[in-house]
Amino acid sequence: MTKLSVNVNKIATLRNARGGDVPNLMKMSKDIEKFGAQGITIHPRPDERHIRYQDAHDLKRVVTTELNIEGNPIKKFVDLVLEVKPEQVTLVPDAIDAITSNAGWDTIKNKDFLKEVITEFKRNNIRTSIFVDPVLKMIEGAKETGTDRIELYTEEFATEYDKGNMAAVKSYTYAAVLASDLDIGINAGHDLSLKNIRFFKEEVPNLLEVSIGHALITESLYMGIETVIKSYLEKLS
Ligand SMILES: CC(=O)[C@@H](O)[C@H](O)COP(=O)(O)O
Ligand SMILES: NCC(=O)COP(=O)(O)O
Repeated sequence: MTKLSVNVNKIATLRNARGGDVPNLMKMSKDIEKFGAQGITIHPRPDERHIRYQDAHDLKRVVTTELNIEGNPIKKFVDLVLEVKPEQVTLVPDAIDAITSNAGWDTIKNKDFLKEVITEFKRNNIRTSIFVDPVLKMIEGAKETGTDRIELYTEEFATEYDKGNMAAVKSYTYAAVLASDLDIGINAGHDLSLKNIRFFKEEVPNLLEVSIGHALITESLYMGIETVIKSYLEKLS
């Protein structure tokens, strides 16, 4: 079985737009778990434009499945994760001003750095995952860092799938086979959606977890908007 961890960044984006507490991130995260999701993912960025560092502390108190915190392991982030102690940390090499994550780690160039950070998280009983492109030498490099898992960066797959290029999944299949041979657990995420998730799951062996946010929240708007408009019309009639 592949677990679904819902990324709630976009719920925080909506909340922050008005400066108040609507929608309430804690309530929505608890409801998301109640509806069956097996994890909650957050990606606090240094400017706190969506998830705030305080949200990580608050979520740790309410999440009963697994909390996965993603981010670039700058000191502020490492300190936060060590304080909160989520079940999983996912290291992502994103630039401070990145709109969203846009690359996987070069696990060869960053081997010593990753090894050091991963050792510290594992010493604190936090499972580690590192964001990587589906490139075999990067998977081999990941093994050298001692990480428990990798998260395959799926944006390219999603873009190509939309164009009808199904073969784009092949590099992910090969990466997953190699990771399994090396005894590394496999997660995946970025731009996965209701359109592409079944195919990806069928083609990529031993997929332990997917984290999905942007598409899932957008799909929720579409799949829920009819009910909400009808409720308004009923109250206004
Ligand atoms: C690590 C990753 O793949 C990202 O998708 C990220 O978690 C999303 O971050 P934003 O919500 O800031 O785009
Ligand atoms: N790790 C990927 C993630 O949490 C969500 O990415 P996206 O679905 O918002 O693209």
